[in-house]
Amino acid sequence: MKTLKVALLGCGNVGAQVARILLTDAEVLADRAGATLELTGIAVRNIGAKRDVEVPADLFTTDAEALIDESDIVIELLGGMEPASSLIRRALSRGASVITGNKALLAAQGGELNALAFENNAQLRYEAAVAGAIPILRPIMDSLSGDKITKVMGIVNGTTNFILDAMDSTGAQFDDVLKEAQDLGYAEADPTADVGGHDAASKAAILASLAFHTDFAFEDVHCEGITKITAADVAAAKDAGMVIKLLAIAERSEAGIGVRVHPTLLRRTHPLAAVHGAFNAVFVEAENAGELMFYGAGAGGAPTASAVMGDTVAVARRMASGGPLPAISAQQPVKVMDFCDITTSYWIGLEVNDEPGVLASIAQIFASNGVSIETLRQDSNPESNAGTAELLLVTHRSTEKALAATLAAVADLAAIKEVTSVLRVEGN
Ligand SMILES: NC(=O)C1=CN([C@@H]2O[C@H](COP(=O)(O)OP(=O)(O)OC[C@H]3O[C@@H](n4cnc5c(N)ncnc54)[C@H](O)[C@@H]3O)[C@@H](O)[C@H]2O)C=CC1
Ligand SMILES: N[C@@H](CC=O)C(=O)O
Ligand code: NA
Repeated sequence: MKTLKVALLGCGNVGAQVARILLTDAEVLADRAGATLELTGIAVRNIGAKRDVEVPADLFTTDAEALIDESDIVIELLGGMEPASSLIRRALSRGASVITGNKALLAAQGGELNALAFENNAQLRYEAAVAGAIPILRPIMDSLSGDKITKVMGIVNGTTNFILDAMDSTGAQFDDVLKEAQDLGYAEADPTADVGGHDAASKAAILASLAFHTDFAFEDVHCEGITKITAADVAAAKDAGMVIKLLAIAERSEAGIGVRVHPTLLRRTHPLAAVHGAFNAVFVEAENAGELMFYGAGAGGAPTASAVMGDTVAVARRMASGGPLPAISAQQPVKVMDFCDITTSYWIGLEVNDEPGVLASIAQIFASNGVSIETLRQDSNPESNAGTAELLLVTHRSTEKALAATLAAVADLAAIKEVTSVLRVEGN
């Protein structure tokens, strides 16, 4: 049986689990791949550091370049731009195949890296980069290649789902839950990538590129994180039978393709509302397949290592059997939609003076901007805030542009004390 030399770069949350699987499941992997996968070395920063798994000490090296130069397959699990980008380029340029979970790098340089792999008859795979263990990229690239995808919408960041879910179910404070997500190995090295929505935006760019056969970059994604979501927002949503989730949405319409990440209100009956903890789920809508949903562990060392190993076996199978690389589908030019043309429903909270005519003036502004109100609820405030009331409006679908004009005019009304929240609503 052929032996393929495997270099592992990084031995953190995911890398350590990949090392464990390569070492303990070697026989099974060889059967599946049709080749022996020999872990020849693990590039780390500090050889003596304490690890989560037991690995023979002689596998560790600080010389990643030398390791790559002796390898057939390189698994990059360092994270970040550099040296990950240079090391992946080095491997691909010498014809070695690369598996990575580095969504930030792929969202910045995916087009170039895919082209480099193709030029060198090498394979580049990254199932782990989006929604951890969930098989989502291969189904989009292979299983749905005979269909036309119209929308991809999902929970693709485990850390923020873990935080929002805990805030919803236990009323927990944001900071305490973030610390727990970090301890469990879900969060990025710098967790602002999670809570700021950037990790989800990188994944959205990768999903949109594959779903729409084009090349979306991180900058093409409108991105809002969850840092402004308060316990009061979560409680108000709960009171209205809804839940707040950070969604990544890529949608094709006549105006182009819009890709966005933002906190979104969902009715509790929506399937994505039932995604708890660090789990992820992705909805795909295609012209012929209709609606599909993919669900599972989106973060964590072992689940993510499962996706890495799936790619490794797939890459090794082709290396063992030979044969040309499958052609990549032609990249389509794409019109990226301006965010102001995106259409969705909105939930708007207003604190107003409780006096005659206020509702009429608000309704007049919504009507003159073409934004139709679906539901309206008014609650008088307690005595401590006497003379004021809380209004909660949910609109029918309208554009961001129309909504922004409406809100600007509403905020100017003398009777409006504060616009307390504006959230987008999906799944009506
Ligand atoms: N943790 C998770 O749930 C998931 C992680 N990923 C991605 O997988 C990759 C790895 O993630 P984690 O294992 O969680 O990160 P981590 O921070 O736990 O591990 C990265 C390891 O690489 C090492 N490293 C960094 N730069 C190095 C260098 N120049 N030379 C040698 N070692 C270096 C670090 O010391 C650390 O041990 C990242 O790209 C991440 O975005 C993808 C999906 C899920
Ligand atoms: N930090 C990420 C890890 C997986 O991609 C997350 O929380 O989902
Ligand atoms: Na995945």
